[in-house]
Amino acid sequence: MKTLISLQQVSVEFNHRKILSNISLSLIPGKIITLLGPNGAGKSTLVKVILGLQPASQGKIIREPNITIGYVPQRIAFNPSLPMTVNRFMKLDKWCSDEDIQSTLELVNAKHLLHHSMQKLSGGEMQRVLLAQALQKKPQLLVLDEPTQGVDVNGQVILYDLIEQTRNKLNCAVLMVSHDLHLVMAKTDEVICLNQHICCSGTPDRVSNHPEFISLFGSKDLQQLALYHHHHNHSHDFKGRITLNNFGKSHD
Ligand SMILES: Nc1ncnc2c1ncn2[C@@H]1O[C@H](COP(=O)(O)OP(=O)(O)OP(=O)(O)O)[C@@H](O)[C@H]1O
Repeated sequence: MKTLISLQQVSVEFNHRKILSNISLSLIPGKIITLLGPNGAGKSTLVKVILGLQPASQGKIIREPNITIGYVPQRIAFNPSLPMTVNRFMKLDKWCSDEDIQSTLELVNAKHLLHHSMQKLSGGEMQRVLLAQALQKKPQLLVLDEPTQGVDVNGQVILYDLIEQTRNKLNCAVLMVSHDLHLVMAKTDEVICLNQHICCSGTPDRVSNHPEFISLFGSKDLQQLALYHHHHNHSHDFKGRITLNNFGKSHD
């Protein structure tokens, strides 16, 4: 199967501080990958590298030429003094016919929001419209950075269902950053646990049986996952270098 984007041993440094180290991954049509990791783990930086917005300090990035990428940001701020309807927002990126817009909004159950003001949408409605906008250009790769921020649990289930349906319909590759582990596990093909480097990765089954993963999530209330602390057999010093504790082997 063709790989849309592949990262080979990619590292990123800011001011001589390593933020990402030795990251290798492949984005493949039809496959959903979820990035998990604590605050500051480098998830957004990795997304920027994949989107081509952040150059790597080391390593290799191979992209299929001219791939179409749809991006759903965590949130988007609208100037309250410049009212904008969903219809106008959908036309910002690329001209589309009214029929196209309506059918894309229908895909995410948001057709009824067409003439609503962007500023007045609820969290869940906003995320569905952002998803619709990203889908407008029929992306080969859909990247979502915490797509369920500010969305209640029912809305989260609906959004993850929509993302899965979109993958099934477009056969696009999907990369999401998420903290909603319990919901995401059922909807993802591969989980990558990131903390500057890849701590563990694989199918949800494999990762959920991984000792590091169990020590991370097993004893915690799943509702508290957004606040989780990452426990490892190693630590990171202030420059992001890995230091071993008693039992650890380096994953660098
Ligand atoms: N342009 C930059 N210059 C310097 N440091 C940066 C820059 N961008 C990010 N960082 C640092 O890199 C580290 C990783 O940031 P990043 O936003 O990628 O983490 P994250 O996993 O997405 O975090 P969160 O879950 O809190 O959103 C942080 O310590 C951040 O301060």
